[in-house]
Amino acid sequence: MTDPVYRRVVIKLSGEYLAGQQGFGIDQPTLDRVADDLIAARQLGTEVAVVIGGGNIVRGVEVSSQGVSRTTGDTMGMLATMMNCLALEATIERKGTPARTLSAFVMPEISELFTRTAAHKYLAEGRIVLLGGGTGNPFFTTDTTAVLRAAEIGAEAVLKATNVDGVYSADPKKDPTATRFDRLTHSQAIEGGYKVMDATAFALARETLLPIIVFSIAEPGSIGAVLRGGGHGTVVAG
Ligand SMILES: Nc1ncnc2c1ncn2[C@@H]1O[C@H](COP(=O)(O)OP(=O)(O)OP(=O)(O)O)[C@@H](O)[C@H]1O
Ligand SMILES: O=c1ccn([C@@H]2O[C@H](COP(=O)(O)O)[C@@H](O)[C@H]2O)c(=O)[nH]1
Repeated sequence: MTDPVYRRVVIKLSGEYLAGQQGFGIDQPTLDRVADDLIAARQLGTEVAVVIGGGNIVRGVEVSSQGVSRTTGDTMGMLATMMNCLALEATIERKGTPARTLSAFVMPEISELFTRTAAHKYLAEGRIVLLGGGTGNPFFTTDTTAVLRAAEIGAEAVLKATNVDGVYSADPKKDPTATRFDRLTHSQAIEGGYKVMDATAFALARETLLPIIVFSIAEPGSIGAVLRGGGHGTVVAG
């Protein structure tokens, strides 16, 4: 089997995907399948940290349009990512692989606070480390969180495991004529305004020289394929 090309990565896992066919919340069979992929990826030898989105439960912008403030909505969204982390942690551990959730918020009864030291310690122990609570600040996204945490913990790449198999010239779910890019620079991704990730995430990745690989999580084994330097997706890099 080919060795992995990365020593340490942050995987941005789509929250939305975890809802499965039910469209909301956590579909346990979907979570089980994703957990299997993450465990197989860890077994390749790469240190794996995971940031999960919250789109299967709450997005701040959406709830704030219905009557709560944006900051409250965003806080709800960040707490939603914690719920996803706890569900994934329990699922990974049930399968016999150690995991650990670290939170951006102080919530000692539930999770240890994220620090670089704690993340390094648990990664070195071979655990899959789940990073919950976003950045801990409103007005950001978990895409930006993934890039931020990757820079903080010295990861070599951000793997965006999502509902689409790369960055397209337009949203492929809305425009059937959209074409997929194999490769883009960070600047091209920002200037193109491609909504698969927010511009803040691309800008921070450009500044911190972090490659981002956008690919579909729907394909079993896709994480491992990307870790071995292959797979089907878009590479956003220098
Ligand atoms: N130019 C584009 N190329 C690819 N996907 C795009 C583009 N523009 C918009 N999208 C949409 O972006 C979505 C993926 O990003 P989004 O942040 O919505 O999901 P996610 O990160 O997977 O979910 P979550 O926020 O729950 O983690 C795709 O489902 C796709 O429809
Ligand atoms: O740093 C952050 C990260 C996230 N949020 C809020 O959480 C939701 C869910 O995250 P997604 O990236 O959209 O999946 C997001 O919509 C924000 O409301 C945040 O405020 N700060």
